[in-house]
Amino acid sequence: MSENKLDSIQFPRDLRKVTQQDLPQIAQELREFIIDIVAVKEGHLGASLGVVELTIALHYVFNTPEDKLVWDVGHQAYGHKILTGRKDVFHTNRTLGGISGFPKMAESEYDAFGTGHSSTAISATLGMAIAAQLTGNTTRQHIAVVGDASIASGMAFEALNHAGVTDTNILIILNDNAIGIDPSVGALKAYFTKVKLDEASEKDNIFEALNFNYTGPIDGHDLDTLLSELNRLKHIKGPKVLHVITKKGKGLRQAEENQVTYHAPGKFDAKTGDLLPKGTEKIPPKFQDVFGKTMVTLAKKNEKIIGITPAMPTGSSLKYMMEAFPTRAFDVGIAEQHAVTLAAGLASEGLYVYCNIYSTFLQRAYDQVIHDVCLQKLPVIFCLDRAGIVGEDGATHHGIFDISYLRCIPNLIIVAPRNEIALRNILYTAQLGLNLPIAIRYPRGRGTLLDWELPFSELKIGQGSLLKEGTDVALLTVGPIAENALEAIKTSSASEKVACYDMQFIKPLDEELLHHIFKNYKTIITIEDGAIAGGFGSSIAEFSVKHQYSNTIEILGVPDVFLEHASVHELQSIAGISSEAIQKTIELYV
Ligand SMILES: Cc1ncc(C[n+]2csc(CCOP(=O)(O)OP(=O)(O)O)c2C)c(N)n1
Ligand SMILES: CC(=O)[C@@H](O)[C@H](O)COP(=O)(O)O
Ligand SMILES: [Mg+2]
Repeated sequence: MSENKLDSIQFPRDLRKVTQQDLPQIAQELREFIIDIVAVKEGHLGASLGVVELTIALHYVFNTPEDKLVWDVGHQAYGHKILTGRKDVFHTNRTLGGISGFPKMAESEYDAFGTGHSSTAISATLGMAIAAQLTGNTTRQHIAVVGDASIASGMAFEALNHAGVTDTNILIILNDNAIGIDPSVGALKAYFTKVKLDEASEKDNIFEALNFNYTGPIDGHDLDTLLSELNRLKHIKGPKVLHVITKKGKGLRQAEENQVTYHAPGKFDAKTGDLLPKGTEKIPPKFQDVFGKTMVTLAKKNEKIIGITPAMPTGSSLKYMMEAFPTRAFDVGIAEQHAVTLAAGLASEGLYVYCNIYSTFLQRAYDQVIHDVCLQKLPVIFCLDRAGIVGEDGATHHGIFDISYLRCIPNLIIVAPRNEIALRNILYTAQLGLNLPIAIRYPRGRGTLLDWELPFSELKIGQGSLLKEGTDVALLTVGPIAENALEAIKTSSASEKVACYDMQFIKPLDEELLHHIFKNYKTIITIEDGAIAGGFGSSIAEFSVKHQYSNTIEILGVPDVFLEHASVHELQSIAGISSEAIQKTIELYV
């Protein structure tokens, strides 16, 4: 057996000492290394497997970290991390205290720019290239690696539009594997397909039309071709695009054949590639499936229902509606801003539009929420999946800011259903006609109920409820974090003194219930799966001030820090909202 060559590589400088003939073996070993660890530790698999050769070629040809290399989204950067000093800690990927699953400037000088959300790489790289010009650095190279789905986003287009009129030293590598998490969509995808089939004439070339020096498409798994093209482009000045064709999941049969599942497959058998078998026991559903299945049920009865997802049909489970009602459910690609204003346009025509966006990605469309939806009182139904702490994806992906950034917008109803039944019922209620926009936030992961597909019942907007009676202390919760609160009460030393209320609506607040609570309990502890600043607890404090109550108020939630990556439970403990942490807070007051 030939010696393992990856063992001797810690940094790109070691890689650059290897002969070109040895690079395919290193590619093979790098793939195996990624597979062995991701099989056990989980994470994003397919994208990193697809760019193994590209990663090696980039670090072989360019003088990183002096030359700047930016990975868009960053979910494909595992090979990059392993070749840039993090091989020995790669097994800590996405775990508490370990390395991040995304490039992160604080983690390595090789991570030229932090990513996680898509379509930022061209802008960031262009910024670096302009800075190089301004400081007289004429030799530095600036490279952005962008996927075919991410380059279709508005922000990437804005950056292309700008870069094309500069003479900056920027190279955009379009990593075209024809898929995002789900298959890529839209006219640009059709154009890329034409280019690959050699059906687009040179004069049609979209990048050349924008003033880029375009090369491609080339085989992104052929190291010799990659090296020769990168070496050639290194000496060409001005903005350039290299279009490489790769296969997502390359090198692991199952990942190539089932690219959607193997985007982030969970645990699998590293030898066979098979997913680990699931237990046969009936378990509660994922919240996303409660949404997806309920949408189908509702859409069958109400023809005015429309569904929208920006590039997350599988993650949001809108795919069920897309399969059942293909003309009424849209994947618009990575285009959160467009998704929101498209929803506004549809709603202005009297349709019931469910716009499903992960909480963290709605940040992209803040102005559209305010200006296009809420200001005009258009009754768009925002379904904010992955609201709250999401776990291993970490700081870029936690959905912890939505309560704060939405609560200040007039006309918007904000609700956090406590469980699967409440989620179903609010989805049902929304299409009865609210005449106002509504944001429904629910977390990543599973609920708690086995039987949740019960007949619908209408929810009263702005109504909370008592979950457990008490005498001295009232816990006020929104969303499924109520489970932690109830568990904490059970284990507390004086559980009879502690009440728990599911406030459910963050806006409008159930003021009648709040007056009752403030008059009957000395201490009020608010608990939310979100940032404290400006959140649900803040709204209770505002209520208290407004009505001149003097009760003690303790606000539990995510403090004013960016929470890193770890399991949800570990992060809840850090934030003080795990059941154990809540119990400790209760003990201070009983
Ligand atoms: C703003 C934003 N929206 C959605 C996502 C979720 N997301 C992560 S990867 C991905 C698909 C990216 O596809 P592509 O750019 O083609 O890269 P590939 O996975 O094929 O390497 C999506 C939609 C995100 N990270 N950022
Ligand atoms: C990289 C990225 O943004 C997505 O792949 C994200 O990690 C998906 O999150 P879920 O696993 O919660 O769908
Ligand atoms: Mg892609």
